[in-house]
Amino acid sequence: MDTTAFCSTFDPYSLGIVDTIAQVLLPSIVDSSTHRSVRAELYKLNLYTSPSGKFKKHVDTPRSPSQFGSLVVCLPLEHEGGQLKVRHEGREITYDWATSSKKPDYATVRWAAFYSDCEHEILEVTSGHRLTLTYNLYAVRGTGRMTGVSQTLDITHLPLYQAVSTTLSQDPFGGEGGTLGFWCSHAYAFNDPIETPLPDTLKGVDAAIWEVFQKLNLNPTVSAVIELEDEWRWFEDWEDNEPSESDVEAHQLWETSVPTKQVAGKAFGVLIEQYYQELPEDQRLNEIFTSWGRYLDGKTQWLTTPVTKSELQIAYAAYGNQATAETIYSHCAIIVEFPAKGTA
Ligand SMILES: O=C(O)CCC(=O)C(=O)O
Ligand SMILES: [Fe+2]
Repeated sequence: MDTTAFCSTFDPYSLGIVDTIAQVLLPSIVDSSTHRSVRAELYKLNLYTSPSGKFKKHVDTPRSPSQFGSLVVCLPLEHEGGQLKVRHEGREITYDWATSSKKPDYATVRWAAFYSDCEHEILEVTSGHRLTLTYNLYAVRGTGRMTGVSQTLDITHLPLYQAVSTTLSQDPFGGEGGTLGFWCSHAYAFNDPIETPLPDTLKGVDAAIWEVFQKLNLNPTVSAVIELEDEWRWFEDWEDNEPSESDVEAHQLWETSVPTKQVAGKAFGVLIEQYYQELPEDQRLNEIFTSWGRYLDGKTQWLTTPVTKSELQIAYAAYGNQATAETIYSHCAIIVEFPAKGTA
């Protein structure tokens, strides 16, 4: 049920729920440049009734790039079943809020908050009614409407800080300089050209890595990165459908003519290109890649592998004897450049 059809005086701010979410899901770091806070916006009222009330597994669609999560509040109403299961990267947590009016803690409100990219589902309600309010959670600047004193986290106390600091003190690039990359482990709606709340909305380990790099004065940047290996894989699938000889040649040329396999964008936003004359594909793509971003150093060291779904990055159409239209996807990554010794 949409918010136009009901009203509620339930206030997650005054109950400290929003404050808790801010501290756990978007912790503030001492001295951080990303002073972020949480705004919760009532989204829907859901009623699940036995015998068949359930919500099959899904991922909530962010309403804007600054939405980082969802809050589910379960109001006290007698029911059984209807467990909420939340999953991320193979881990699963079950929230079982079944209750009965005979229980001493019946009048208790239960809640769960999770990052937007966590898959979740509601199992079948086996008796009674399960009533929930859902809120969209947005990252906002400043202290927001926090009720308590914010607990700040000293990043230098994290084992991650110690590990990264020790590794980097041994100069992984042997004085020659190089690029260090971290593919984000959470998904972000990062490709909006106007609303670009990253790094403020970085989640979990992504936020921790960002803060560690910041603390070590490494000037990290968050970028959309095209992983050209992905494009080759896509092409391999395509080969099953037997592309024409000229398509195969064009792709082979493309593969040998790009200087490296990763291109980092200069700005966020989907790029739409049109070509009216038929340039060879490798030249066309090189032109697009160099105007949209820059090729990353071939020796770039990656700390992770891309796990999140990629976002549409470049769509291009070429007109001519043989019209083509293609799309290229990117992932969100945190990048640090190390200057060569003596040039810093
Ligand atoms: O009612 C719930 O527990 C969750 C509802 C939900 O996942 C949604 O509205 O997207
Ligand atoms: Fe949901």
